[in-house]
Amino acid sequence: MADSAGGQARGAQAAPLRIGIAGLGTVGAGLVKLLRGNETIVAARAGRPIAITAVAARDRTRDRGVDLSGVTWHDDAVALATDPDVDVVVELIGGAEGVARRLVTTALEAGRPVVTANKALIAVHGAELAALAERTGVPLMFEAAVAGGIPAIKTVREGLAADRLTRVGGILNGTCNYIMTAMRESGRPFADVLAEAQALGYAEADPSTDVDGIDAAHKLAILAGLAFGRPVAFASVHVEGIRGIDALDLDFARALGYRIKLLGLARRREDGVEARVHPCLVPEKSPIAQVDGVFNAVVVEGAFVGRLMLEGRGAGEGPTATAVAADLIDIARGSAVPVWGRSADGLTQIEALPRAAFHEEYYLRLNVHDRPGVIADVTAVLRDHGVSLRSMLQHGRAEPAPEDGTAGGDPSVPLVLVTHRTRESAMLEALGRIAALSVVIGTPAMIRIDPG
Ligand SMILES: NC(=O)C1=CN([C@@H]2O[C@H](COP(=O)(O)OP(=O)(O)OC[C@H]3O[C@@H](n4cnc5c(N)ncnc54)[C@H](O)[C@@H]3O)[C@@H](O)[C@H]2O)C=CC1
Ligand SMILES: N[C@@H](CC=O)C(=O)O
Ligand code: NA
Repeated sequence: MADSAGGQARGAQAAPLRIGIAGLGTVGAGLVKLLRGNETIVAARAGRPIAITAVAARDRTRDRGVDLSGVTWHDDAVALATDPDVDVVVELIGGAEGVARRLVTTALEAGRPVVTANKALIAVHGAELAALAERTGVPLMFEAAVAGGIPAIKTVREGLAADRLTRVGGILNGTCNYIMTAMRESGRPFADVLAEAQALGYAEADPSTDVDGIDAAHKLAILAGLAFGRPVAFASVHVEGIRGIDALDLDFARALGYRIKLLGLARRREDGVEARVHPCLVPEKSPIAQVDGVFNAVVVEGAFVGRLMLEGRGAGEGPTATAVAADLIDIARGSAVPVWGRSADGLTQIEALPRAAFHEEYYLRLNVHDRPGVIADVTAVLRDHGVSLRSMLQHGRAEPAPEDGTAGGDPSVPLVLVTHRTRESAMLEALGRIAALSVVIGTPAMIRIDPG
């Protein structure tokens, strides 16, 4: 109550912060609704009203459920960067290149603060944009770019600024988590659940960005850059998505006491930094295994702070608009933090370590002919590469093997193996040989195991 009454009086007196919004899709339209619906609260917290003076979107006629009368329309989004009635440019188009990049660059060059939700842009061009923002002395803010409504950027860059962070990551893509949760809980097909995630506004314009792990990798690269004090070269992040996850793996994971989650993992090691995105088995009792649906989890570990986990909605109109508006409030109040939490002067990128350097426990699922000696053949290869087994599971109905010439009429069965911690280079060599065994049908599935 105090917020609205007292705040209205204080916030309404000062000159408004005038914003221009490029892109009126899920997030853009959500931002208009939030700024209108919470106008008084926002003005009180910002110390002045936040007014939408201009927008740029492709289709003037589309009904977005918001009233834009009196707001200037630009057909060319880049024109927002120099519109004299715009104090802050809000980029909600998306994409690392094209209009979004031109708009942000032009605005920063013109000395205009920018707020963006564009993780692709920050992950790929964040180093040069930080240098540009620092040169022209304006803020470049991107809280919405990582984990939607979770204040992940603020937490890592500001809340934990004093600590030496050793690990950051978590569940960073709402669409994938939504899909895998629905597949696990109701056995619904991948394509149906993906269409639902798109209809709910969770997915990227090209949803392969979500399901192939690229979106989570953009967010991980940003978090790792903030946690370790230098931007991570995006091309060096190891990325795998969820297309290879079979319903069988979800069932076997359950039987073994795990759930499967698409995780982003960045770790500081003595010899460098690991940054990777891939599905992981996590113990079903671990906190991260409970994070389902569109929810994300951001996990951080530091020498002094220990471990913390933030959970919240990682995608969708409301949560993402909240994060964009929080950045606008910071700008209205005059608070600004360097993009990577420190001066961009002389800041060079870190190359993440290659996958051969990873060291994990592994889940392997093979489809094998149901014949005597199969297990001995497979375990002999693992032994040759120094990979030791923790457990093995073989059950389910034997299916007739495909007529591939080598089948010899034997039925096929899934065989699941769980290893002790081992080097990924050894695992990959062993897997290559296992896949070539005549008793193995098709391509084996390999999923890493994380303690969660
Ligand atoms: N949807 C979500 O839950 C979240 C999205 N984001 C990010 O927010 C940004 C926007 O995402 P959404 O709103 O979901 O996308 P969207 O596809 O719903 O909206 C993008 C809008 O930009 C417009 N647009 C495209 N090209 C344009 C151009 N040349 N000029 C003007 N407008 C143009 C499109 O017509 C569309 O309305 C992206 O960077 C996305 O990665 C970040 C966090 C969550
Ligand atoms: N497509 C993204 C949207 C938020 O960043 C996701 O599903 O997480
Ligand atoms: Na966020």
